[in-house]
Amino acid sequence: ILGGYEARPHLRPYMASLQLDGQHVCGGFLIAEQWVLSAAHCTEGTNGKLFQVLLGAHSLTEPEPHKRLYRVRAQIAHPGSNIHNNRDDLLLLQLEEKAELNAHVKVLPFQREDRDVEADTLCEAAGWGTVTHSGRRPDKLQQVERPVISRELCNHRTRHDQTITEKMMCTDSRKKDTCKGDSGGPLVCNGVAEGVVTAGSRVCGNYKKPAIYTRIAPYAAWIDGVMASAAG
Ligand SMILES: CC(C)CC(=O)Nc1cccc(-c2cccc(CN)c2)c1
Repeated sequence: ILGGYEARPHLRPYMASLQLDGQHVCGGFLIAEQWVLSAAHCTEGTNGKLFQVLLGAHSLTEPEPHKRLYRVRAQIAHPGSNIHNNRDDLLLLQLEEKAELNAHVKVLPFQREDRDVEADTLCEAAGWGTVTHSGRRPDKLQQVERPVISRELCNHRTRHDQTITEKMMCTDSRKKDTCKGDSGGPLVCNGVAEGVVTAGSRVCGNYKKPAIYTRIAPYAAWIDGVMASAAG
């Protein structure tokens, strides 16, 4: 997160850190006791290795009560996702077992009504992604508040030039922005997850390249279907 600040510990008990060999790679969030939603592009370069999912954390390194690393039973990328564009950039992770829910580990509801969030709505993104242009990684969860911008503005020739589909949304990226390692985290508007951070043009903090999110509502049926079909 660029231009943000340290989150109040455990005020976002749905936040997940997707890790490989103890290293934070991407964000994610708990959508059900045994399911985390993240971004498919986070699997880039992992050549099929499964993530481990850290729940209940504020610091990535310090011991904290209720902080726990879960193994992943299955990772399901949306069939339409690919590395060439940001389309269908969703990843479902089934945990090896149901997460133990408590004050520090909670499910975040996602939007099921397929209607655009109004431009200028203030939403929040959080993550352990880089906090400087030079790529410094934080130990503690960061957050930033960003206004939604219209798809029309986001699709302008000087911005993302007609690549933003009706299954994506954008927020202003002037100075304050999501960045590398924040992918997969939720965009929370009025307490509901409306989007999932995607990498877009992989630049951060440049107002000409607004932040892009996969809208969740259009994928509610896919998410429900995967969770139902894998139910133990
Ligand atoms: C395997 C993945 C971690 C590879 C990857 O995502 N790289 C990467 C590099 C630079 C910026 C970003 C990035 C992410 C989220 C939002 C934004 C822009 N708001 C940029 C993402």
